[in-house]
Amino acid sequence: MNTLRVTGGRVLRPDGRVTESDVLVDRGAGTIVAVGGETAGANETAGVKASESTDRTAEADETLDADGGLVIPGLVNAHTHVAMTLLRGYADDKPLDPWLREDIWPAEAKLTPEDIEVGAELGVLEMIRSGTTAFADMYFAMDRVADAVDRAGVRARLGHGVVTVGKDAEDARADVEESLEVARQLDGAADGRIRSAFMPHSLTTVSEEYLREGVAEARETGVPIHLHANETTDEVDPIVDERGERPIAYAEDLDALGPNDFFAHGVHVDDSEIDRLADAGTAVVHCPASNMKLASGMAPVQRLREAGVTVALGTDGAASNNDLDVFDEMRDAAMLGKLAADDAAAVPAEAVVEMATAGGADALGLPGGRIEPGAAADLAVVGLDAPHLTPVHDPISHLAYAAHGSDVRHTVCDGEVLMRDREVLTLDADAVRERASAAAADLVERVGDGG
Ligand SMILES: CSC[C@H]1O[C@@H](n2cnc3c(O)ncnc32)[C@H](O)[C@@H]1O
Ligand SMILES: [Zn+2]
Repeated sequence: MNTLRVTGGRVLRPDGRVTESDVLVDRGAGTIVAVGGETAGANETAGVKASESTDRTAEADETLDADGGLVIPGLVNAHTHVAMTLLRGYADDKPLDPWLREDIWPAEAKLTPEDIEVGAELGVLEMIRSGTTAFADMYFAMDRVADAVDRAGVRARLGHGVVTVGKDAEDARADVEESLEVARQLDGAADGRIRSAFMPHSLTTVSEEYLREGVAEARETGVPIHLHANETTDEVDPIVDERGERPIAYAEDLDALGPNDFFAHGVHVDDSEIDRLADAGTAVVHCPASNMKLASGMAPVQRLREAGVTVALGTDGAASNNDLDVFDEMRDAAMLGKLAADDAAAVPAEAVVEMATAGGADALGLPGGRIEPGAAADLAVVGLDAPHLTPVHDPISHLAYAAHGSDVRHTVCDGEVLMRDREVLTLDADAVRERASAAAADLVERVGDGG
């Protein structure tokens, strides 16, 4: 077996315990074979003895020093538009609708597939540097996003975002078909690290006939559905006015509310909708920074979790956040969750850490999210020796309230070291930054020219 040993750290276990353990990884299989003395049954027959995993001096093909650090599951960014890094800081301080219509959509109309690939590389670079190993992405030119994911070594669930409003029937149908075709083409790419989904933008930007057709085909194809739902009252009210039912009931009526589906935002959901989501097993991706910046509202995260809904965390795009650091999302989710519930005990540190790890992996239906024998070897090592993390009364508190993405020392996905001692090994960080700056400058010029 070709092994990687993460040595000398404390490990965040799925039950919330923190133990002083080494983590032994099978690099070929991309899985964790042992955590301290604990091995998966199958791994013992594959030749991993308990002594091999507990002996901190035992040889491994590669080692990662986690001394003084905390080994955590790789973080999951469960909703983003990764290439929007090119539009970071391009348009701020507006609510969703005018922001999209006046600024973002006109700029996106000028994006080339090359721009999207460069923007995706920049976003993935930022995510690896902040300990994120998996993400969900809704955008255009998804083959280019997939190329960036493949090269960088992370995992992703990818889909082409469909918008049909304002399009004639031919263009609208072509957009739906493209989303389904992209889902079929990309599922299983990058040695299985890429999975796909059918991704209508929202229940208001895709009209009913196309939603019905697309969802039915997605069900036949067996890919999940991901869309923006209940983000603003401007989006909820027209559905209620026109249909006499709330958006989540409409989604159910469309057969778009299934156990593998995951909806972004879920800000303006009432109790009946929370119950529907819980009964259906549909996950909600909470995007607190985007919701605050666009003044969309406060999602009822505590109530969603109490009802049994799987809640994950997402940054949304870098133009409404304005970074892709899931540590920020953990802190924002905890803070905003307390405000929304008017209760300082609501959405505690353990909850947001769970949402950013196991909750994210479960919502996306991707491996990872837990450090345990048999699980995917997706992990990050967070240094705990910085002044802002001293003293360490409770490492989980630090993850939620004090740590930043820049505290991540190493990042591993699928058993491959993607970042060692803050050097990203799979991407050339300087070249990516240069290409992205140039592409963003050209884009802004094209938008200004109208050309
Ligand atoms: C059709 S591809 C995805 C589409 O979504 C836009 N977008 C970015 N952030 C948000 C948001 O918070 N709500 C709704 N839509 C958003 C993005 O710019 C793309 O056009
Ligand atoms: Zn979004």
